[in-house]
Amino acid sequence: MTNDTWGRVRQDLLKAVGKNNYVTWIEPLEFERVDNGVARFNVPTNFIGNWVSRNFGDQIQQHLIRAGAPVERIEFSVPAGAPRPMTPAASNADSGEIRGTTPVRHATVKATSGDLPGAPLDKRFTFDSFVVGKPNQLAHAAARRVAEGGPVSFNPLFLYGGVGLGKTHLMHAIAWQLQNDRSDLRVVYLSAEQFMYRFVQALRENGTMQFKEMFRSVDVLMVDDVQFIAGKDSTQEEFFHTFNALVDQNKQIIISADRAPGEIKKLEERIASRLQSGLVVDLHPTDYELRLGILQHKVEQYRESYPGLVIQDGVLEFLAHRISTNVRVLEGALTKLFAFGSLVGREVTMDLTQDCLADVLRASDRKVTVEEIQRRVSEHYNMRMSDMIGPKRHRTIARPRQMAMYLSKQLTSRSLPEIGRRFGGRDHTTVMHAVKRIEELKAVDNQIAEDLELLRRMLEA
Ligand SMILES: Nc1ncnc2c1ncn2[C@@H]1O[C@H](COP(=O)(O)OP(=O)(O)OP(=O)(O)O)[C@@H](O)[C@H]1O
Repeated sequence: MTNDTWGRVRQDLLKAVGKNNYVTWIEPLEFERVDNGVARFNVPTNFIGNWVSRNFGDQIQQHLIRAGAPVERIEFSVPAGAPRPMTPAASNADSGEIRGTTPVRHATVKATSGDLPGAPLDKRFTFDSFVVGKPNQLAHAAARRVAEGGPVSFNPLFLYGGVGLGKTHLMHAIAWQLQNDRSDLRVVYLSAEQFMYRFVQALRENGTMQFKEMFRSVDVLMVDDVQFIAGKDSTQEEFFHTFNALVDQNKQIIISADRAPGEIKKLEERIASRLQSGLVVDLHPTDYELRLGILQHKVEQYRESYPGLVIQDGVLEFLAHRISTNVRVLEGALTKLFAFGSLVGREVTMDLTQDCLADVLRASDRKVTVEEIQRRVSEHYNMRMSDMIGPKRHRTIARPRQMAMYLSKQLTSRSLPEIGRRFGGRDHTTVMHAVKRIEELKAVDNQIAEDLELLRRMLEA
């Protein structure tokens, strides 16, 4: 095979994979040679090699064969001595010097910790003040592992969950602990919005090279609320390159978002895939026990500021029951209650709570979760909760499962893919089919219509 053949194959691949993929993945490949049926390519980084191999390997091979090069296998390797992506050289990392590659290969910039682009950390957001319960235990365990600063075992750590469930708190906690225990590490935390702001500023001031070097020199990068960059093309592009450069250097990345990578609209496919390549953990909506735990923890903290304030038994339980899953709202309610109680100099009774928090209580009238629906429906039809998410297809199980899917669509704001995932990782088309089927049955089968109505009333009670 000659370079000409590869030139023709590249043209075919451009048509087959589209311009975006082509520019990112195919263009950087440098054809080396074919020996013993193995086509060898040089790639600038291992990450690109692995990615291309996994996602485009078969296509490239087929096109090569079609172009008359009977290759049996393709191999990608980073040539020895190739310029590495900008890496803080171990020997001069301490001095703050960074070696770059290509146009500015020999440039050095100062990037002492004072220059690092991070946002300040909130003192209150530590592991000590984070209350662990079932809904967040996985996220907490993963965050703890990353905070140990040991060898990178999953990259990135992607934390996602609804508003006010503790994503920022966990990221700050990781940063605090790393700063404490591993002061040699350059840890940067910032929101995706700040990342964009920094980038735009660099563009405006002709400082993109410095921007790149600064971000590529960190040891641990945390980007909060990454959904913000969706639809912002050049920021996404830059984020993607920063991300790849850091992963290639085996530097830890931690990302948070309000939803799973695949569900962030207008986020480029290649970025979404990259974000899913490490460990993706979901902070579930808080449950009653966790809310109560958080309230008790907060009360302990407030004791210092409000000595002598008495809270009647049952008040915390009442709040944990009645206030929505968002911890920020829960904390706000408690703060208001303490402030009010100490102002009027009275014990915090149930009456005072209801008066003082009437608006909050009204606003957070309980929202139904998919799990509650599954539990209620299982109880109603006398089946095991595990069968809701299990593979059994017998009508006595499949029908209630479809009803639970239907109710989840009606009573929660979860999307079809999210519902599918909560039913044992089923596809969204399965949920769509269930919803349609139950709608049809409801119109002709009185028993089903009545059951659904009863379940709905119980769930919304
Ligand atoms: N498990 C927890 N234990 C103690 N406090 C918590 C817990 N979860 C959340 N909080 C508190 O709730 C508030 C909101 O949390 P945080 O800002 O981390 O939420 P978030 O998930 O980042 O939300 P957003 O999407 O709005 O940014 C913070 O004050 C945080 O300390």
